[in-house]
Amino acid sequence: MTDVTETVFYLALGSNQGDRESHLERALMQLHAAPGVRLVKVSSVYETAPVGKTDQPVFLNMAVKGCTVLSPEELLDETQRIESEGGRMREELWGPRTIDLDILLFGTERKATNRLSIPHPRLSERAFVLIPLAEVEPDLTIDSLGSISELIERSADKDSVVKKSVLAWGEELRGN
Ligand SMILES: Nc1ncnc2c1ncn2[C@@H]1O[C@H](COP(=O)(O)OP(=O)(O)OP(=O)(O)O)[C@@H](O)[C@H]1O
Ligand SMILES: Nc1nc2c(c(=O)[nH]1)N=C(CO)CN2
Repeated sequence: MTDVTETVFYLALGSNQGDRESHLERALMQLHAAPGVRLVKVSSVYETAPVGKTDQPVFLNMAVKGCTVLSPEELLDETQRIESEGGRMREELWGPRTIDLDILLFGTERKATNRLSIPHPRLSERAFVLIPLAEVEPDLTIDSLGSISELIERSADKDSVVKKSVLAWGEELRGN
């Protein structure tokens, strides 16, 4: 039997256009169905005020933990395919989107190429990413950046991240 090593990864998901919960749910199902990818744990859904470009609708955000035999670039191929199939248009930096999937962490990988930076460059400053991530991995420490609870404490948007709901689809993965 071939020994296939899996790597743990964490993704952030966001939506602020159309039926936001359906976009998140569909993306989760597609991720779970992607060859070589399995989801291990999903967070609740949080309603969050837009950061960066503030004159746009409020977001729903969540985070997932998964395992994969894919490389980081192959995982990005999958997340970008899911974004395209979810009707995502790449129109405006930080602008509204039906579905956005960002790779936050991928094992111990550190890289910064034109196509992919890991850890995600803005991970440590965004409460809309950190608070859902802390729900799936409360004891996470992000290299030199610090513990996830310290990062949340320092983040400017922590008071505008409000737990809203739990997706029916992810329920069975929540207690893992
Ligand atoms: N860790 C990563 N996860 C996802 N995309 C990444 C990552 N690192 C670099 N990218 C690149 O970033 C590009 C732009 O991504 P995207 O349009 O989702 O940005 P954004 O969501 O508007 O902004 P932000 O990156 O601040 O969340 C993608 O085409 C992708 O190649
Ligand atoms: N609250 C919130 N703000 C954002 C988000 C997001 O997902 N949630 N995504 C952005 C670009 O990735 C820019 N600003």
